[in-house]
Amino acid sequence: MKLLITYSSKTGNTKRLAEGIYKNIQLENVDLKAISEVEDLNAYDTLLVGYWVDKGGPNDEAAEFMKGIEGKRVGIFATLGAYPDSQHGWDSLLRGEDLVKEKNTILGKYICQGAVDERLIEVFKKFEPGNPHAITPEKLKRYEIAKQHPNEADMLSAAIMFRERI
Ligand SMILES: Cc1cc2nc3c(=O)[nH]c(=O)nc-3n(C[C@H](O)[C@H](O)[C@H](O)COP(=O)(O)O)c2cc1C
Repeated sequence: MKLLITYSSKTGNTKRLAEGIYKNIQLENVDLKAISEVEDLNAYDTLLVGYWVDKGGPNDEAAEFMKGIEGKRVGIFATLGAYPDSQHGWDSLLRGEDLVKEKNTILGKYICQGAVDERLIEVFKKFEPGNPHAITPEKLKRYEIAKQHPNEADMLSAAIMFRERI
């Protein structure tokens, strides 16, 4: 077994989750690389692929990469601003799984929150009340909670789940 943990990350959350999985998975023959650094998948039979949720699914770089994976054992991990146990969280993971499930064996999937870019929150604050993107007290609370993730517990949970299935 040779494992590649690879990820796409805009503001660092998914990168930190990937690094945490790498640190905690306690397996041999594991490489960690950003998707942009991956040149050849032939050396690997197992992949853990991470993305950040953009518009309810994998970000573009990760989606392109995932569409090209064939004949591997694949685990999926992701970070998002919404709550991971929401319908949106679940749908965001399923949209990632859909990109790889036909041509690969799915090992499992994991999603947790990640701090939302402050610049995006500032944009949301400019929307008028009633606009679907407008800020509400509930959303501000969710962004505050998101700031605490991914944390050590998230990283450990993901690593243990994948380790058991690899
Ligand atoms: C342009 C943009 C679009 C986003 N879209 C969503 C979304 O559709 N759903 C969601 O839950 N979070 C969304 N988020 C929040 C990110 O998925 C979240 O903060 C994630 O942890 C960022 O990961 P990164 O630091 O690895 O880039 C969005 C963030 C940005 C900047």
